[in-house]
Amino acid sequence: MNPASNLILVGPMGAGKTSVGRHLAGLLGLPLVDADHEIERDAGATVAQLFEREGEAGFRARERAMLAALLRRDGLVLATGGGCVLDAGNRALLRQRGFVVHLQAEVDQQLRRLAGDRSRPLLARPDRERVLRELADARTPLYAEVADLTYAPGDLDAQAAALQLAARLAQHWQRTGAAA
Ligand SMILES: Nc1ncnc2c1ncn2[C@@H]1O[C@H](COP(=O)(O)OP(=O)(O)O)[C@@H](O)[C@H]1O
Ligand SMILES: O=C(O)C1=C[C@@H](OP(=O)(O)O)[C@@H](O)[C@H](O)C1
Ligand SMILES: [Mg+2]
Repeated sequence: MNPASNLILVGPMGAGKTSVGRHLAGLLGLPLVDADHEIERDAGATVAQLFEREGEAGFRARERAMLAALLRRDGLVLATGGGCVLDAGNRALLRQRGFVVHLQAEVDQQLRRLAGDRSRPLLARPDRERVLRELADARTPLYAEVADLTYAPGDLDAQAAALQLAARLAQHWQRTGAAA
């Protein structure tokens, strides 16, 4: 079990925060909450529509408010959006309110997994590879700053990755004396 209040997944788009998170939550017997899905439900609009109507700044304000609301709760597996770590207040909150896993992915993997995706507004342009490399340069240090554990699934699918991550978490908590 997760010894911290919440288990929080951070990492770049396409790393598998939502899909690995769902399998992991099943294994841990905890609810999976996806911050983007909650924002969409609350707004009655998709992330892409929010970017179009309110700009990225509008979306980030909603993301900040949603993370603050969700992290008043305990016992969640929380899949965040890849850009939530840009905000220093969010980073502090993630660290305070959960055990944070940085789910890693290579740009090549992201490109493959998100090839048919039209839901991520930051990738709605032809030079996706360049965008992903620039985002990685800017954000990887921020993921590292908040992470309690870093995990790279490599070629494992989302379900196998969740199983391996659950085992790594158990090992980590045993080593650090935090197992519950
Ligand atoms: N380990 C994995 N192996 C293969 N495909 C994956 C893996 N993790 C995620 N995917 C696929 O990549 C896409 C994006 O995954 P998603 O969970 O939405 O990532 P994120 O929430 O980190 O942006 C989905 O189609 C998902 O099925
Ligand atoms: O990296 C980002 O800035 C974003 C990542 C997306 O979530 P995923 O990381 O789940 O794809 C979503 O929050 C939005 O499109 C912005
Ligand atoms: Mg996601």
